[in-house]
Amino acid sequence: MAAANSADARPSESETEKAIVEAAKHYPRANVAEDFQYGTAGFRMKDDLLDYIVFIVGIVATLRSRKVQGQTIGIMITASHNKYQDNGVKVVDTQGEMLEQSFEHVATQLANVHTPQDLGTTYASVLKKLNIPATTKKAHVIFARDTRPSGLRLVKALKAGLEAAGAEYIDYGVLTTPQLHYLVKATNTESGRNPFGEVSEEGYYKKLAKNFVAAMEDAKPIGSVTVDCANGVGAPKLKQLLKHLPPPEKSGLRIRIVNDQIEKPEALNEGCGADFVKTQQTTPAGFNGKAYDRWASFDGDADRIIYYFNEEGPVFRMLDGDRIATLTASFIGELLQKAGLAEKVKVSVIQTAYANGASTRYIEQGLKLKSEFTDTGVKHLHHAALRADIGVYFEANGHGTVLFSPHATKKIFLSEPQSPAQLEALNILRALTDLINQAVGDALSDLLLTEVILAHKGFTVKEWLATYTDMPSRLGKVNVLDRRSYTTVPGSAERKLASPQYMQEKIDEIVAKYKDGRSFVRASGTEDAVRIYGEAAESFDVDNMVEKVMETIMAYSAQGVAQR
Ligand SMILES: CC(=O)N[C@H]1[C@@H](OP(=O)(O)O)O[C@H](CO)[C@@H](O)[C@@H]1O
Ligand SMILES: [Mg+2]
Repeated sequence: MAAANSADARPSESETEKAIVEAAKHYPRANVAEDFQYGTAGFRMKDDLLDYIVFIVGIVATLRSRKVQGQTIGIMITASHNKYQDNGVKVVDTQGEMLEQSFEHVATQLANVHTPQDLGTTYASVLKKLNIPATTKKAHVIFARDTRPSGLRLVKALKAGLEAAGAEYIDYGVLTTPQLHYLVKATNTESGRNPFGEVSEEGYYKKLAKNFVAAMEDAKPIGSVTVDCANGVGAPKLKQLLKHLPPPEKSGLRIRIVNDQIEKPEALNEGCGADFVKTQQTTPAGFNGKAYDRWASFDGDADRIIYYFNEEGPVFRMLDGDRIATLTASFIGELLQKAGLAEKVKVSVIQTAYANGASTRYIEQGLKLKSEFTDTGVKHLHHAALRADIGVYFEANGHGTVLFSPHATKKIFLSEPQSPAQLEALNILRALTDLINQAVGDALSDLLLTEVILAHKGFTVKEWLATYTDMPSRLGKVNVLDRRSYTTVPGSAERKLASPQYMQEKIDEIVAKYKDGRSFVRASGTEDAVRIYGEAAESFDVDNMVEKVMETIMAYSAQGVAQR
């Protein structure tokens, strides 16, 4: 249930500053030397360090809302696939997208002041720099949290920040991250020409269910799908969604749920969930599938999904974000063809350097579609997808969605069908534009989307896997203290190092020795680590190659650390 506060008219700037200084006294910054940085996942760390951070994020969101004339800004408290002792907080911008970059800097700046007095002066200087007129409308903020036990405590700190900064807010309780994104966009478009959907959790389910039914017309799902919910928020929310879908006897789709123990906080992401399955390349706790049974895993805040199955053996087979992207792009491409729109509306697939090389070749040579690369992190993919007619983007780890441009949407909704076949293709495309959560990658929406496509194509997991053969690949990491000394060449989509000096040459020398070898190194944006990715024609080669690159990094970074 949503609970709103009822703040009166906004006080003066100096009163607000005073209120912030007073409130900050109850939320002292954790006494740690390191700088906090608003990164790709907002702020994320051990939950006991977060009270101050969440408090200031309340202030940042308030400032952002004032900057955009009182439109609603979202705040999500979650640490996604990380351990249950961690937590995090990120800000959702007006159309459900990631926070505007200048405000990321503001968040970082405010997170690193050490006393309430400093916070007061920094707040005042930021206010001036942001050029927010004193007469701006009241700030509006909505927020939610995942199932982590620390979430409730952090909400108190958040409310203190929001109240001190003078925002009006609504607490939506426990939600998936994409549900909060949905609500932000729905709130801000409610009175416009294109409302995104009803402004409620219920409205979210209704929208998905209605469009799932429409997209499933004339299709029959094959078998059932079992969903590992990582013992997180995805479990209760998927159960809610199921109540809105037609029963299995009617739609033919049976969804089984495992790992739904949210009452056991320590079970969250433990031996299960999308991140575990993807990084360990194995089935999750609770797996009881027979050969070729279709399984999917969500992560801890249900914004990622991956599929997988076992062949006889058993041999584990992964159907990750690259697979969902290629499946989706090929389906949309076929529908456009059938609808007579293929010449007018182009599909692009946006990937990161971590996408398997075989998927890229399949997109370009098999599907004859455009592929594009961006830096890691969904905000980069999202921005690139916005430039396409229809932009399909997925990270290999299962986070992604599809964006339909206004041009594509117009063509899909306004085209006059010339035949029953064209009408059918148009109707499916129309349903897809609303079944897909275009605000952000969403495990619930992506689950239904994938099931619709598999049903239409008549694909079992076996046929889906057979569309192309993955290159053997490996992802490793080296924990380092000097990750900032690893920078990449701008425009290389992080596939080439600019520094440390000579490191790229060394990597190139190693890679040249392996057939179809490819390897790149980049600093993680979320951990004190350097990630090493590699692929090669043979799996024994790829292991050997990545080991060698990792040794090079370890030799350099040990030196780097020792020199400090
Ligand atoms: C190789 C990999 O999976 N990297 C992840 C990880 O980023 P790093 O910057 O690599 O730590 O976390 C990001 C946020 O969740 C996600 O967007 C990204 O895909
Ligand atoms: Mg997540």
